[in-house]
Amino acid sequence: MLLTLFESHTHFFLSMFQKMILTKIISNTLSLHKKQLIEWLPAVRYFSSPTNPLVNVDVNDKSGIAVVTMNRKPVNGLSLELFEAMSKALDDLENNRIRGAILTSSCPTVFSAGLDLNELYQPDKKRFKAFWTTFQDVWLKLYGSSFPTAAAINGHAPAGGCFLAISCEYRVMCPDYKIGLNETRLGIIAPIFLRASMRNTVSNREAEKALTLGTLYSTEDALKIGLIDEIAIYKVKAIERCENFLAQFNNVSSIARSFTKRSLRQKDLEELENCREEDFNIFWSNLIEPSVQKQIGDYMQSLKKK
Ligand SMILES: CCCCCCCCCCC/C=C/C(=O)SCCNC(=O)CCNC(=O)[C@H](O)C(C)(C)COP(=O)(O)OP(=O)(O)OC[C@H]1O[C@@H](n2cnc3c(N)ncnc32)[C@H](O)[C@@H]1OP(=O)(O)O
Repeated sequence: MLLTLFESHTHFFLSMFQKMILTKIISNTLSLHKKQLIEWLPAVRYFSSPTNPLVNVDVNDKSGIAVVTMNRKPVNGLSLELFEAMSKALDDLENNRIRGAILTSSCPTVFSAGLDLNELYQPDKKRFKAFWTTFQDVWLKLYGSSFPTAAAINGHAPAGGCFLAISCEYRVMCPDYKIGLNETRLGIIAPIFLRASMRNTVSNREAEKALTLGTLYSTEDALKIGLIDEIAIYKVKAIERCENFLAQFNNVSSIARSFTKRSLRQKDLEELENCREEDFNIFWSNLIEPSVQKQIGDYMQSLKKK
């Protein structure tokens, strides 16, 4: 932009040749000092976010790492309001140049039970559209974040819960819980962005098996297929391991790291960005199928009876 401004303002006064020389000098100076300039910008611009009861953000002043805690009891069902709070928290983190984020849950035995089934059952189109669009936003912001991310999975993480975890770059899970993408077992088809996160985490073959069978893995089995990276006995330990993972980036140029991450994930992000409306339409038309509604209704009943 600087160069464009410079070029437009000097248009009348300088010869083509003079302009070329000056443009080259400015461009060289800028690229030489880009790294220093960016590292000179206040590296610590951490914030205490206005508390949202659904998503608590706690930034450590020293490390610059934010712990983002989902807090929608009893099971962190992903409702429109929870997605809105997450979307806002991710914007705040992005704007405040934090050094990393750890996603976790305040529910003692559940990371997240996935999409709130009340959003899927007998849905109102206007609300569902807002819900789905915010769901897409959260994925685009989390999967495409410029800062590194990790999930401290301190409880069960079925479906949308697993989706949040695999949108992060690293996962530490506590023992004796279940994680996986069980959508097909509910008669619903995993959306493209969820499939992308899964393929980015486990091998293509494991992703295909996991998604088509709708398998929920134990913590130990999840480690075997690479769905998680480590096991930690308690939540506090899981957060500690995530911090250790994020601390490794202290010795890596943040620009080089975030550009590399972005370029590796770019194709997946663009795939959704280019078809958000179509993605909504496909899900909406399938969701309102009477057979799908019946399946979701029966499933909700079975959870309540339990
Ligand atoms: C063909 C295309 C169709 C398009 C459809 C669009 C959708 C696309 C899909 C996108 C991908 C994501 C999908 C999802 O996330 S669907 C949600 C799937 N979630 C699950 O299957 C998990 C269900 N829950 C459980 O298995 C257990 O609750 C859990 C293991 C998480 C915890 O067990 P626990 O014993 O601790 O707790 P309870 O089961 O007693 O539950 C406590 C209360 O919470 C209610 N509950 C649980 N899960 C949900 C949920 N997902 N949504 C809403 N409510 C939930 C449960 O009923 C209990 O309520 P009560 O206290 O009132 O009994």
